[in-house]
Amino acid sequence: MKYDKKTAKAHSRATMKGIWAAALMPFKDDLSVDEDGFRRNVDHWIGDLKIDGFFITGKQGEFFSMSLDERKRSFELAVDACAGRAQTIMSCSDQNMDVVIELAKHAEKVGADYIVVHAPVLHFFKAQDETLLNYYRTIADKVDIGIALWSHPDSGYLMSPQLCSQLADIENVVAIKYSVPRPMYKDLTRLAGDRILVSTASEEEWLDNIVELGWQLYLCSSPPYLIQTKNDTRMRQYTDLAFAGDIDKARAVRDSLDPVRAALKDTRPAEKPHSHQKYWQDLLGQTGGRVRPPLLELTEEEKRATRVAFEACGLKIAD
Ligand SMILES: N[C@@H](CC=O)C(=O)O
Repeated sequence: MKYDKKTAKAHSRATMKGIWAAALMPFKDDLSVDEDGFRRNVDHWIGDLKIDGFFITGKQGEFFSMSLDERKRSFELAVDACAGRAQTIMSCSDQNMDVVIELAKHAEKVGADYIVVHAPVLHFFKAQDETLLNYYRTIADKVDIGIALWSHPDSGYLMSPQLCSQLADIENVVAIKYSVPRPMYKDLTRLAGDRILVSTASEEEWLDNIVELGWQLYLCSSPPYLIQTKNDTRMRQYTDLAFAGDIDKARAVRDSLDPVRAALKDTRPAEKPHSHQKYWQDLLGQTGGRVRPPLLELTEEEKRATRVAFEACGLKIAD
């Protein structure tokens, strides 16, 4: 690690910037991890798309269908593939806190930049805040690496801005992906923006969050590599324009991506986000690959509809 526990917050503020994407994990036909495909994707994502950092083996990366050994191996693979050209944030989320801690220690050992720990599913509705404070404090106590929180509806509840502000006091809690309605993340930015980097999932809101909330970091999911190509880096462009203060131009570039967003959204079966995104990757020339059961693959008809929308969406593929 390039920092210690005491300097984790300062280090993250100085270096955790720009566009971070959540890597999908490609699986081969026999459902083993496609390490070569993953490396090719990472090379393209960094070299051509200039993505600044990656979530590894999180929800997008299908952590829930990977063994502990595979998850550990994926951290090593990601550090090696990024080779210092982009930063890594390893997903250590699990319902079992011992597993979270074991993964966190492994991430630290193999040279990850940060870890993310999702808010867990709680099987009761009493003293939730106290439980979550205890949960994150216990994990943070065991490692020095900077921790990002992720609160999102899958947990069955959303952490309140007041709770997140308390969690922001933990020495090595450095960031949060706060997948909540805008008023909530605006509140948290006001309450704790000096102690924690606040971000949210929505790509549509990213530009406004730079301009209106002064955000420096976008903890995204897959859009950075699904709505951009080597010859069409409009997301990177509008981000850089906004950081440079050229807001009108940034808005025009952002809005020009609306047909691409619509093509992706309108063809995605609600129950098949992973296989749909992986098929879109295949269309882009990246390595998408299979999903692991119980996730569902696209039908031939769903693929056809996606292909038609992809070809008409205006994303520039060739030189
Ligand atoms: N979208 C990410 C968010 C982080 O934890 C993921 O795929 O897990």
